[in-house]
Amino acid sequence: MDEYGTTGQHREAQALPLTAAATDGLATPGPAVPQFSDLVLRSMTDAVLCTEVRGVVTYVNPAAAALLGGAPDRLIGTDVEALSTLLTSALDPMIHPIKAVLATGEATRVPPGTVLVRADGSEFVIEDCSAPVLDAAGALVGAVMVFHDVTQAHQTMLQMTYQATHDFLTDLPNRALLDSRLTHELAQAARRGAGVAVLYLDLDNFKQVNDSLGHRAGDQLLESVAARLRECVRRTDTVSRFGGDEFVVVLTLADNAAHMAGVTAGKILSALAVPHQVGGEVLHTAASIGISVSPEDGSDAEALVKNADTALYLAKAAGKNTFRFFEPHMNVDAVQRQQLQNALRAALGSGQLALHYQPKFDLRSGQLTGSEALVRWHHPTLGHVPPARFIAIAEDFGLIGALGRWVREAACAQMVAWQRQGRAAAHTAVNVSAQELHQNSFEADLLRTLQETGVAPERLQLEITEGVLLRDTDAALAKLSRIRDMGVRLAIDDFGTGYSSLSYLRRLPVDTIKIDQSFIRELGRDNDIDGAGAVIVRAVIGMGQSMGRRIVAEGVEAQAELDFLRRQDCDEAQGYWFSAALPAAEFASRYG
Ligand SMILES: Nc1nc2c(ncn2[C@@H]2O[C@@H]3COP(=O)(O)O[C@H]4[C@@H](O)[C@H](n5cnc6c(=O)[nH]c(N)nc65)O[C@@H]4COP(=O)(O)O[C@H]3[C@H]2O)c(=O)[nH]1
Repeated sequence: MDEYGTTGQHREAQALPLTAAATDGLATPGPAVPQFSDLVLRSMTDAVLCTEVRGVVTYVNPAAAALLGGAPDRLIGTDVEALSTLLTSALDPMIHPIKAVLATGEATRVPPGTVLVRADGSEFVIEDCSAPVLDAAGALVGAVMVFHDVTQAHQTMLQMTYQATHDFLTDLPNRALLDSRLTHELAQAARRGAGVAVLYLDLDNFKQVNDSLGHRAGDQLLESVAARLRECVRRTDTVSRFGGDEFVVVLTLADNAAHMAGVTAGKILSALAVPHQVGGEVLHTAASIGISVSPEDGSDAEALVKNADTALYLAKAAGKNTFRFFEPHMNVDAVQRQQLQNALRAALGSGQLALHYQPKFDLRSGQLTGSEALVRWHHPTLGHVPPARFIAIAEDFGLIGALGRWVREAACAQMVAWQRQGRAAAHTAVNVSAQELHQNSFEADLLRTLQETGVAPERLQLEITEGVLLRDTDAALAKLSRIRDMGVRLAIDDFGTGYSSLSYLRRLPVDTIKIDQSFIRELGRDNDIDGAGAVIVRAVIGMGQSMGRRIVAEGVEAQAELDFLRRQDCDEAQGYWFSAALPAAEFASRYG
């Protein structure tokens, strides 16, 4: 026997016809050819191992000896199973391929990821094909195994698979892996009669963190959220990140699935409410969660995720920092919202939008002081869509920036047109939504509109709802001060609904306070001067004027309301009593 175990016994085995392992000279007996085969076998990087019919090793080439970790003479004559164990990719023991070939007489290949554990315990991932060896009469006399080490390639493949299925920032499974795990969980749960819950979570103030503190802080907040989510669920549940500030959690629940999903959602909201340490700062965050539960809300991954997303929208609409379960009627709403969003996107560039102007009057002189521009959308098939509906859609779907810009440009262009027609240079007020004001580009956009249209800044007024100002106070105040410094006038809209304190009001760089129309409504037609509405209206007028602000009452509908406001020395008013908002041409012909 030489160093590689090429004994006479082996030469005998080589001389046997091989049906599947090779087609070279090994199959052909003759003195010159085995020598050539031997040369080939010795120089091959593939490992080759032959056994006789019971599985005792009769030949190993140098590559096989190296891979199995032993001198060939120690390997020859040993049962093949004593040299190594083979495990599946899940690391379960599997039948040795040589033994499988000898049992069935059929050639075989091991599945990808098969691990070969050699006698000293070291492991390799191998690719292998094994085939029977037959004698001239076709009888099974042994088996041959050709295999090689693919550990490196396998690890690269595993790494690539990991990267393709995990979020790089939080290391959580991504959408693709969540889909596949959810599909798997649903199949398992259906067999056991268990439920699967999908929790779709979205942070309520993430954009503000990103905008005000930068992306690095945003990333750290997401990492902190991911860690808290992991702590709230069992190891068998899946927490995934869908991108941005959206996370999806899959819970497998034995019984009372909906109840348990609600309990977990509550736990998550409490965990996320604990302040996060981000860089040197303490950040507060809250989340909204939509929940769907199988089988009631869907039996496949796509339906459950979609329905949880729909419920999430409802949770956000309910005031955020809360959770909502999916209900079938929600779908109709979601579809309508989606359609409206598409239609609004198209409307922005197609002339379906218009501004109507509601006049405002000085209550002492009766003179027109200006107008409030209110956006109108007439859709060819949907008809008139109320602004309260489509502005919320624009905010939710990221269209509010474009819509607000359009409104300001149209209002400024109209002021220029009226001025050219020789009309009085009254001011025009436009509404600014919370989200617009928080956008980084807001100030630059505003300045550009003023410069491009040539409108004097003092003629434009921005109406900002009180609630918007209360949130994110310092940043909002600084931004408003800069806008005020440009010369643009500012008004607090819907005043009285946001619980502003007096000292806060004093800090606000606004010229005008608009009393919310709900208080005007409460004045009552009977002019109850001691009613709640009257008390508030009197207080706002007195307080506002003492701070040098101009007070405008909105939503005046009745003579009695107007009389009361005049008696309280309110500065200005607008409302249906004077006129509803009118198309530009009509406004000009009435008040020009
Ligand atoms: N009951 C009653 N209502 C009166 C009376 N006088 C005026 N109104 C209505 O009250 C709303 C006043 O506007 P808002 O408080 O800023 O409330 C506005 C504002 O928050 C928003 N909005 C309208 N246009 C725009 C816009 O261009 N941009 C933004 N961001 N929001 C807008 O939509 C809301 C609703 O707008 P509209 O439907 O046009 O409704 C307008 C107006 O038509 C009255 O005497 N009685």
